[in-house]
Amino acid sequence: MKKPVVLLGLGGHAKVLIDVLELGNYEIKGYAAPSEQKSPYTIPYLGKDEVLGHYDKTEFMLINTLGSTSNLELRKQLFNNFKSQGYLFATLIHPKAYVSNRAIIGEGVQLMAGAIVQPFAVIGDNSIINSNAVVEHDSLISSNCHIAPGVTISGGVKVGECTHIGTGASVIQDIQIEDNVVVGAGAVVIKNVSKNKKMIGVPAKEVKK
Ligand SMILES: CC(=O)SCCNC(=O)CCNC(=O)[C@H](O)C(C)(C)COP(=O)(O)OP(=O)(O)OC[C@H]1O[C@@H](n2cnc3c(N)ncnc32)[C@H](O)[C@@H]1OP(=O)(O)O
Repeated sequence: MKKPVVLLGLGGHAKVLIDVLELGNYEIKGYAAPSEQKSPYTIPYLGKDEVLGHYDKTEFMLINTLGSTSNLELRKQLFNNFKSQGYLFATLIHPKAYVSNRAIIGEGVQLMAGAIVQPFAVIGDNSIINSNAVVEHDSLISSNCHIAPGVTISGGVKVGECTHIGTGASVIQDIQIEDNVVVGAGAVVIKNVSKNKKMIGVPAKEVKK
C-alpha cells in the first residue's frame, strides 16, 4: 500500500506533480504553504509547514512542489529542513518516463512525462528531471538540481548540486558542471563549467550573475 502524500506548496510545478500522483493512485491528504493558494483543485489547505507537526510523520510522505527557473536554494532548504526532522519524500516517476534498471534514483526525485534516464546514470535526492529531458548513460545529476523540459545531458556528464539546466539546453559528453551553476534555456555546453557560473548561448559562454 502506498502511503498518502502531503504537498509542500501548490504552485505551477505542483500541477504537473498532481497528474503524476493521480496516475499513480496516490491519496493526496492536502497541502501545506505559507498561505492558502488560489487553485483549480479541491485539495485541502492544511496550514503553514509547522502544521505537519500535528500529524504522525510515519503515516504520509512529502512532495516538494517548488520548481525553479534558475535558483534552487528554496527547494533545497525545504527538502533539508524536513529531512532533518525525519520526514520522508516520495520519489515520483511518471508512467511515461523511461528509467533503466541500471540507473540509480534518489529520494524525492521527480521524473516527469517523457523523461529518459539511461544505464548507470545517477539522479541525486530532490532533483527534477522535467518533461522530455534526457539523462544519458553514466551521467551524474547531483542533489537539488533541475533539469528543465527538453534538456539533453549526453553520456558521462557530471552535474554538481543545486544546478539548473534551462529548457532545451544541451550538454555534450563527458562535461563536468560544478555546483550552483545556471545554464540558460537553449544553451549548448561544450566545456567544463566551474561553480556559481551563469552560462548562455551556443556555444555556452559565461555571463555575470
Ligand atoms: C515547466 C517549466 O516552465 S520549468 C522552467 C524552465 N525555465 C528555464 O529553464 C529558464 C532558464 N532561464 C534562462 O534562460 C534565463 O534567461 C537566464 C537564467 C539564463 C538569465 O536570466 P536573467 O539573469 O534574469 O537575465 P536577463 O533576462 O536579464 O537577460 C540578460 C541578458 O541575457 C540574454 N539572455 C537571457 N537568457 C538567455 C538565453 N537563455 N539565451 C541567450 N541569451 C539570453 C537577454 O536577452 C539579455 O541580453 P541583453 O542584456 O543583451 O538584453
